[in-house]
Amino acid sequence: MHFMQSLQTAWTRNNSLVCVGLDPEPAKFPAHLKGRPDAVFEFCAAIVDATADLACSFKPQIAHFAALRAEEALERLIAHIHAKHPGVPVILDAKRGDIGSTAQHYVTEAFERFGADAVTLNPYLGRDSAQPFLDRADKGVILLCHTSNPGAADLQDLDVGGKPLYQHVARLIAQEWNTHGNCALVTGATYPEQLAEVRALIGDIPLLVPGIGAQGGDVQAVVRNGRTAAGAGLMINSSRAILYAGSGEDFAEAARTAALDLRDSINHYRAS
Ligand SMILES: O=c1ccn([C@@H]2O[C@H](COP(=O)(O)O)[C@@H](O)[C@H]2O)c(=O)[nH]1
Repeated sequence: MHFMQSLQTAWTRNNSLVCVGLDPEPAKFPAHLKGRPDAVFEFCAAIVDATADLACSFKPQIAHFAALRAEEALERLIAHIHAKHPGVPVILDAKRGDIGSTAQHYVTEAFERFGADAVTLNPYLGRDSAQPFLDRADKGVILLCHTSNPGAADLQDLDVGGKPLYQHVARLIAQEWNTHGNCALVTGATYPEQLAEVRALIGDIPLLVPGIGAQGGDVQAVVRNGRTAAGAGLMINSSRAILYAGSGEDFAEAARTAALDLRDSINHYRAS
């Protein structure tokens, strides 16, 4: 199924705008998993199985796996999600961006090697760097627009012809790059005013919103400023606050409770 169809289905079926982030950090794993040879896969698969019915998507961050030489575990994890929880799309958070010939290899990496349904991209190199991804109409292309980190304003808020750069990015992608309807944008939860500005510029294009939980973003402001008229259009990501909600043998149950609380909180504000 195409990414956008899977996302739409998962939003509805699971009544959820929660994107569960998969950022393994072995130092934070529960004691019974530490030192096990396949701990990264076992930890992440347990989180996935405990939260799949509460999520609209999963978002593994590739650096968390690559730094551990655990790319093979990531391949198996994504295959596990597709096999056990079909219909919940997987976003590979890789923030790729390079000249076209190299970008083609990143396409193969994300969609053939890892089997992801969508990938995050940095649009800074321009249209030709994104084109090999945009051409994959069946896959989601999620471009950084206004990120959640403290330094986001250094470049993204620069005045370019009377408008901040991130607004040019939003307009360009919505009006010119999204010819196959497979684009989404990243807008951080920690900048709710910019989130509202982006939503006003892009219509119903989905937004991936990191920055809830560990980074302190406000759920109510995100939902109020980012939802579409239909009350959806958001993939609100939480990684550490779900993954490490517990530290004992019941870590997956604790993660489920954290994901459930976030889903219910989001839905409370969706309805109001
Ligand atoms: O602007 C951005 C873009 C991506 N991220 C990624 O999202 C998660 C956030 O993790 P938390 O533990 O929920 O803070 C992480 O993988 C980042 O690399 C982001 O935070 N901001």
